[in-house]
Amino acid sequence: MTEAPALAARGLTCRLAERVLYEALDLDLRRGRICVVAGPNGAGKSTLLRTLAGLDRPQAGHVELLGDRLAALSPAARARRLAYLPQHCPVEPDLHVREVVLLGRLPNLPRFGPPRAADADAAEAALARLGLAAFAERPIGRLSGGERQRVMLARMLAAEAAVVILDEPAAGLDIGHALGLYRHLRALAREGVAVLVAEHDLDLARRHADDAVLLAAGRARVGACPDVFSPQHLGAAFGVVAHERDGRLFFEALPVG
Ligand SMILES: Nc1ncnc2c1ncn2[C@@H]1O[C@H](COP(=O)(O)OP(=O)(O)OP(=O)(O)O)[C@@H](O)[C@H]1O
Repeated sequence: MTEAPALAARGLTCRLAERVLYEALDLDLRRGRICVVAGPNGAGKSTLLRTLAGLDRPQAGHVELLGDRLAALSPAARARRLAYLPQHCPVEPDLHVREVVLLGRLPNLPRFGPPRAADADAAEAALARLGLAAFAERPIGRLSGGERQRVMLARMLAAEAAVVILDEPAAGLDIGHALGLYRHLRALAREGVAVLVAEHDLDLARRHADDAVLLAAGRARVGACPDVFSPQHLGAAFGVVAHERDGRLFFEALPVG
């Protein structure tokens, strides 16, 4: 029997005043798998991720998280099950890296209670896993963009959530750190986490996704990565000519006229 999805979206619809972003979208995020969302600028990737994370209410349809309606969960209960890393995540620049990572434990703390030994241990484990132990006492405002992004990933790991949703986490990372990021996401998936990522780099997306969502012009394609991110579908979605050679994608502008 197939295991129930960790997160299931049914019939999600988002209409703006002048256009539809997606309509009647069904999506299952499964433990152990990485699902990548791609699509042109403004297609609705962040909007979809925010809705799946429970931050925006869907105009139609619903989301279930570990068997419960997302809309019925309190913010703390939701955050214990699902960790969300937005594209831009403001943090008080004077906070030390260790303090920022410990913030990932907030949903797990007793109300108004201080962190317990288990919370400190989870934060230390996340710091070590991301190779950040040497940065632990540094103010986050003094780190490079790539180092800061690793701290935000560590904060997400510290939450120990069953579902993680990341909005363009590789943006601004060099190729080594981008590949490192996906290595961490794959390790999380192997531990049984369901991972959803919005990604602009289509080669990275194709290399690391098990499942895929392609949003474009009000239409959502959902399915296995090789089917959804085919050169034909990507070319149509982005308005370009796409070729695949030796497993790599090449893009050209459409001929004029
Ligand atoms: N609250 C809102 N009210 C009206 N329009 C909105 C609102 N939020 C987002 N939009 C519009 O919805 C569309 C989708 O935005 P979204 O940020 O989801 O796209 P995206 O695919 O993540 O884009 P990008 O790749 O540029 O980050 C955009 O045209 C945006 O202007």
